[in-house]
Amino acid sequence: MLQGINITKRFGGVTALRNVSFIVNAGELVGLIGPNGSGKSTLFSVISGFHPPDEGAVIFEGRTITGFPSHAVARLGIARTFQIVRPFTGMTVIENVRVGALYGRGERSVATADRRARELVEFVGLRQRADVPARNLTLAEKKRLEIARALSIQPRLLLLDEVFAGLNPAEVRSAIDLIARIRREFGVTIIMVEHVLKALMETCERVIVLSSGEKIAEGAPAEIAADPHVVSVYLGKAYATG
Ligand SMILES: Nc1ncnc2c1ncn2[C@@H]1O[C@H](COP(=O)(O)OP(=O)(O)OP(=O)(O)O)[C@@H](O)[C@H]1O
Repeated sequence: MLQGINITKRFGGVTALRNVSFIVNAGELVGLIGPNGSGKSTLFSVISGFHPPDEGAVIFEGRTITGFPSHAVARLGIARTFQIVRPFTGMTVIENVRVGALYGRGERSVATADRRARELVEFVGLRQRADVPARNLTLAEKKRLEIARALSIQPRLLLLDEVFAGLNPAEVRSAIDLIARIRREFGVTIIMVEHVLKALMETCERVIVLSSGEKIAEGAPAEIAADPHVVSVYLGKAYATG
């Protein structure tokens, strides 16, 4: 479904990604991990068209989308959430999701977009909060809103950036359940960046590890957890600090 070929991205003197190649198959849930600053968010930005790569290519469902602007990538069916959630804070929950439904691949009529937005708000568990301004939501609720907004464009590929960060254990558990329901009911392929490794390891089928902008490992969670290189650059420290 998605292929990255030799992707390099520089910001001034910083090489955020160096020659990164990967494949994601339809229906997979792939985790993307690595220390702070290893290039995970940058890779999401390159895939979703927020930053064109300096070198390399992104291929989505057989089409080269390298350098496409983010709205074009969204229309093709790739949605992303952001590590720092960014709803329209003055708009209510339902209004935020309706914008995505109108803007995305599908709905052209306001009535259909509204129906779709209400279904999604219900799906992510925010029905009671539908008419609350986004700025008044808790962090866990904002993350759910972010997911509903991403789903509102009817993506086939969903990029989730740290949806567990800052949540308490009960909220993480319920976010894991939500992701499982998203896969079941929407059949979307998911790539997720995560520092909450325990949750990631039990959710993903395959994990890609970045370190200093390079892909250093890739495999099943158990293989990754046992990889000495990964443990030395990341896992030892991450597990030690929880
Ligand atoms: N817009 C930007 N302008 C300049 N430098 C950037 C920009 N975005 C990222 N970088 C740099 O690129 C490198 C990779 O950053 P990135 O945010 O992709 O890492 P990350 O793995 O997502 O980190 P974290 O786990 O802390 O979110 C870092 O050195 C960062 O400072």
